[in-house]
Amino acid sequence: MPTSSLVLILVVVAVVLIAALVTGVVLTRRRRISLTQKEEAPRPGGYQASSGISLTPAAPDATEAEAVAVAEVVPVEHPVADRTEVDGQPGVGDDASVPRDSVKRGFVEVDLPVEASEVEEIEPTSGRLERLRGKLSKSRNAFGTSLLGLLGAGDLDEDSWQDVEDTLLIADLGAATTTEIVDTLRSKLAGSGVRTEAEAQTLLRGVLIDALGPKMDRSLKALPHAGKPAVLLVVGVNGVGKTTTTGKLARVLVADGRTVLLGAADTFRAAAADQLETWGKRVGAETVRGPEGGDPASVAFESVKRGVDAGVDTVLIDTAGRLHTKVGLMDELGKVKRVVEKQAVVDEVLLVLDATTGQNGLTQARVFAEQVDITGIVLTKLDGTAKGGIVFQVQRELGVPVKLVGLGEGADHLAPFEPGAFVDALLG
Ligand SMILES: Nc1nc2c(ncn2[C@@H]2O[C@H](COP(=O)(O)OP(=O)(O)OP(=O)(O)O)[C@@H](O)[C@H]2O)c(=O)[nH]1
Repeated sequence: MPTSSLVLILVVVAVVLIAALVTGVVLTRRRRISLTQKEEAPRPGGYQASSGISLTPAAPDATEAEAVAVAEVVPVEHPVADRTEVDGQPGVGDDASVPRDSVKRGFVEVDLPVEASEVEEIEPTSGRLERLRGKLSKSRNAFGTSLLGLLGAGDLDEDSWQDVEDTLLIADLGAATTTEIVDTLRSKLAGSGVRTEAEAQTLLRGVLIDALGPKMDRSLKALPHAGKPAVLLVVGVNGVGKTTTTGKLARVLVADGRTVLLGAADTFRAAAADQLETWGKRVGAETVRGPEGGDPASVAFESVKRGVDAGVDTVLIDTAGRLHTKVGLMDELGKVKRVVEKQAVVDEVLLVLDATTGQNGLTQARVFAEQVDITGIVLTKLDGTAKGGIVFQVQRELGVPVKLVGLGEGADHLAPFEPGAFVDALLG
């Protein structure tokens, strides 16, 4: 082989070797792990999941907080004697047994989750009166059907007008409302040419709705304000349906996304507190109760205090069923209200009346109205009576709107009172 060829081969081999050496050095540098400290983002109070859900721990009490804080700052000592290595350097398996840089985790007591209560599904509140209109069938038969029959017959003689009047009185509309409605009907029918039942229905519908004060404010003042819960007192005599109404009302509020606390201020009947507590459990609401025979005002006070502390939206207080003849008990209702007012505004005093008791219910209403400012009426058991006309009379007597009606024993058989829907149910 000529010398020039040998030199050329040696040069090529040298170039290849140099190239391989340079590439090796570069790759080794690139693969080296960078051990610079990663800048930690400031940590918020709790763990931030990437989805943006903030999972914060419940605030521990003072002792637990101190224990956790101490556990986190005291470095763990690992005496040389305990170490698997002898020269202060890491040994095989050392990290696996006692991580050198870890902090010792203390024992922290945590609350066990509260036993899951079976919170029920609640029927939507809108359109309830329409859905429950069948429950007013007794009143419809006695009131709507016969009235429409009379008016649709055409020109009415005096006897027919007397029948219209009797029908209204039997349905419990009361003398004053009956006279007013008959007078209005007579003047509107005169010369109006009403000949059919459908025409009579349209006319009657308008007159009845007008008599129900459609412009009255029937909203329930049950939302929190000024950082405090709304407070509602539920009052009425024994057995009218106060506890049931309070329970049904809690469901209405919970269905609307509100948090509710129930106060069992009916300390005269032990079963009333149990009954209320059961209603509460069904919607996941707490019930504050006192000893049997205890001071109702004190339970009411505690309920509102607890409601304020717990930050609930609404406190519903079920008061004792008291007889209006027992003056002492009526005084106590005033005391309940005054005591509650030391902590929060009483937003509503709802008087519960049993629609089946007729004139007696009205007498009760007058006595209650004298004692406390009633802001709304709940007329219960309208499903069990043909005397739905009591709604007209009660409102007229007290000048207070009927805000809710009870239409059955079912948990969701409480409907907002709407004059139009109510009249349609009576006439439809
Ligand atoms: N049919 C029907 N029954 C109702 C209605 N509201 C309540 N009731 C029933 O009336 C009865 C008495 O109801 P309660 O809620 O215990 O009455 P209360 O006023 O709290 O009675 P006290 O605690 O004794 O003062 C119960 O059987 C209820 O189921 C309603 O709208 N319709």
